[in-house]
Amino acid sequence: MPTRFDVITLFPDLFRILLDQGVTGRALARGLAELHLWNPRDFTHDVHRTVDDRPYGGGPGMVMKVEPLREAIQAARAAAPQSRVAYLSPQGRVLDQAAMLEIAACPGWILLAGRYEGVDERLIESHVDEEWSIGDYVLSGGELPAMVVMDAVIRLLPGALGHADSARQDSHMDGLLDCPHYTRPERIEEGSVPSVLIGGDHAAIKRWRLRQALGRTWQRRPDLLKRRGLSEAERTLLDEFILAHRE
Ligand SMILES: NC(=O)c1ccc(NCc2ccccc2N2CCOCC2)nc1
Repeated sequence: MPTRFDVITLFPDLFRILLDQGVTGRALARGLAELHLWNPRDFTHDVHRTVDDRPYGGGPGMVMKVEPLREAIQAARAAAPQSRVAYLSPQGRVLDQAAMLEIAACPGWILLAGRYEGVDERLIESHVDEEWSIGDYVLSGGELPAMVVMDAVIRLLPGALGHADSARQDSHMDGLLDCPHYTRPERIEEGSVPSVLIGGDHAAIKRWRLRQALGRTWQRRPDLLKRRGLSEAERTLLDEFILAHRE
């Protein structure tokens, strides 16, 4: 059952990025996921195809009107009855990898990408199920956040990535930062590859990678480590890392 994304956007062409190449392009081409685009301008009924208007109470910029968005959402819901509606905005719940896993578990999402100063609050109150943010910063529109969510989610779909394991080993999977990566040549002016990775001791390599992931998380994102907690074995590996990096 593919995961279906219906995006409501004034700039559907921006989404070619997802369709044209990479993991998302292949997943969409293979039907692991579906992308449907709805332009609120196609749901206007005036000669000027008006989708925005001045804000009540004055102030700069424009606000997206309810009616075109309501009709676009209703059309998307008719085409995707199992989907929930999510609005990308700086006021939303900030998403992390755990949130992406939750989102990936649902059959489909109708993503509302706002422009201008945002959307008339009555649309949000009446037609939006969830409000999401990709981080505490302001962008010109909700399209990039929508693409960020779709990219993160599509990678989690079974079969989307070549080697099933690579999704699980993604950084921020099981709550740790990623270990370092190396490729050929083994020796270059920038340095040499850690010898454990050259040998064939796969148990030692697995331990080294986990030790690095734990150590880097401890060094760079202690907040993630605190939230995650450690097993006895992981505690030992982290102590080894700290001992080796003490000076
Ligand atoms: N962090 C995020 O997920 C994120 C999402 C969207 C977004 N912008 C579109 C937008 C959407 C809703 C409300 C306001 C706005 N903005 C419109 C332009 O003006 C600023 C406010 N920015 C950041």
